[in-house]
Amino acid sequence: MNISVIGTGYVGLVTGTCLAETGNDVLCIDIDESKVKKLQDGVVPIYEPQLDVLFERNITAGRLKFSTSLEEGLKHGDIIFLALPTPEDEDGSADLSYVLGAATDIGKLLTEYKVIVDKSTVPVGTADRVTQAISKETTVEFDVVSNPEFLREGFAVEDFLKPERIVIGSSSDKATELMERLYRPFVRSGNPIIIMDEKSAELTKYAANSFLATKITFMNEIANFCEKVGADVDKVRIGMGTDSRIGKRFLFPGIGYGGSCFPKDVKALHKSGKDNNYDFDILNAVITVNDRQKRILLPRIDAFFKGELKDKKIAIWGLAFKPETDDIREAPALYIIEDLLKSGASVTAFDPEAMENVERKFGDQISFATDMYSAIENADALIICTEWSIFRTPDFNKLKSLMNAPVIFDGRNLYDVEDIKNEGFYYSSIGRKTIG
Ligand SMILES: NC(=O)c1ccc[n+]([C@@H]2O[C@H](COP(=O)([O-])OP(=O)(O)OC[C@H]3O[C@@H](n4cnc5c(N)ncnc54)[C@H](O)[C@@H]3O)[C@@H](O)[C@H]2O)c1
Ligand SMILES: O=c1ccn([C@@H]2O[C@H](COP(=O)(O)OP(=O)(O)O[C@H]3O[C@H](CO)[C@@H](O)[C@H](O)[C@H]3O)[C@@H](O)[C@H]2O)c(=O)[nH]1
Repeated sequence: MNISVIGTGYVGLVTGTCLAETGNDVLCIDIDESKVKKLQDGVVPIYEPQLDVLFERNITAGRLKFSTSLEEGLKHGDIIFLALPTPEDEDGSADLSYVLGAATDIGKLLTEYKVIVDKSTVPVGTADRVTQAISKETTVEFDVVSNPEFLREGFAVEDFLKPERIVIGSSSDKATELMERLYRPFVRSGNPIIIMDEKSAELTKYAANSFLATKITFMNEIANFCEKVGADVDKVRIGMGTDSRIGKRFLFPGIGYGGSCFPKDVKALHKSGKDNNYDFDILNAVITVNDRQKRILLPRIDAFFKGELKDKKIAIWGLAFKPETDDIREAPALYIIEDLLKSGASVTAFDPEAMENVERKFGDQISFATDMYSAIENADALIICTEWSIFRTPDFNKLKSLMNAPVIFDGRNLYDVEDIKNEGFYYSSIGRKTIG
């Protein structure tokens, strides 16, 4: 099939590449000329495991191409995916200007039947608004389908190629049949393609993300309470998670959820509720607790240094909002760095993939190390913000000899509390007893 993808970011590039992998002829469109130039030169502009291999294979096979021209995109694709940003607006709602703007432009360029697929995360009712925006500009026949994306960054290719489910929201048999044909290779394992109406599909995406964010937030509250009463959240987590109704996944406490999706999507669903005279009290609590959790380490660090953080040298391991990505959108590390700088501390950071993006934000206000050990040289404390695998089994003797003092604040609970006690560190983590 001929496919066009409008918007070539994390979702669009993965969607385009994976659809090319199953033999489709894919044209990806982006408004960002420098990004398109890079892609045309064979450079993947983001870090996402496995993506480079598939990207190269499909470019070489001539199935994956890039352009800045929406007109070309509309001519090429039988199915046109919209993988455009839906960032948080000032009032917490999803900013639909990219999606509706593209819909208007598509309406102006439409010359024959196309299926327009909304892959961006959008509030209930957006498929109707996209339909209206296109219809205003043309009388040519078209269908709008809601097809929310559930991939996780860091596992995006794996998730796209082997999805647990595919949700298609459509009231058109013709469009549904085309979409099922396109996705059939991805569900050979028996996972379902779930067909529903557009509104239910749109809400499924927000409900899934908000539920997962709530699950994490609940565990963060349990962790905070564990510290008050002397319980150990790791034990509670395992005790709870073995109940299959609860499940083991997404129970890991930490310094709050971040990323390009959960923070904005929880707020957007909350705002959608308000707009429809429904108060999502539970989401209100999730937002408040998560904001607090992102900043939970600083008062502890401040107390440890007796309010004298000025000129203390603080090392940070991990900047990305989670491992296996270079994405720093809403990364908890950013909030911690801001607070440390306000307190007058000096910060040296290391992350395997995200340092360039953080440098763009903080410039020379912080230093960047070339590896995890040079980051901690002469540090008065180490803060762990992202659970990259390389941080899991460090050489503790090297840490002790390089640091000014053996002090770790661990926002991701990477180490066993008893092990680290034997190593002689001061160690503060989330929901477990503090050592030292
Ligand atoms: N990142 C994820 O893990 C993920 C997962 C599932 C769903 N989503 C949703 O998918 C959507 C896209 O997210 P993303 O992370 O890929 O965003 P992104 O910011 O990485 O990429 C968006 C791309 O769209 C381009 N763009 C903007 N306006 C354009 C226009 N008019 N024409 C062509 N291109 C244009 C930008 O230049 C950018 O390259 C959002 O709604 C997001 O909530 C994201
Ligand atoms: O037990 C856990 C699991 C996750 N997190 C945090 O939650 C955030 C989000 O993690 P994750 O869901 O793995 O990453 P995303 O790539 O943001 O993926 C989410 O957001 C995407 C965009 O909508 C969806 O497509 C995915 O299904 C959904 O998992 C990160 O800050 C994690 O550190 C925790 O704190 N504890």
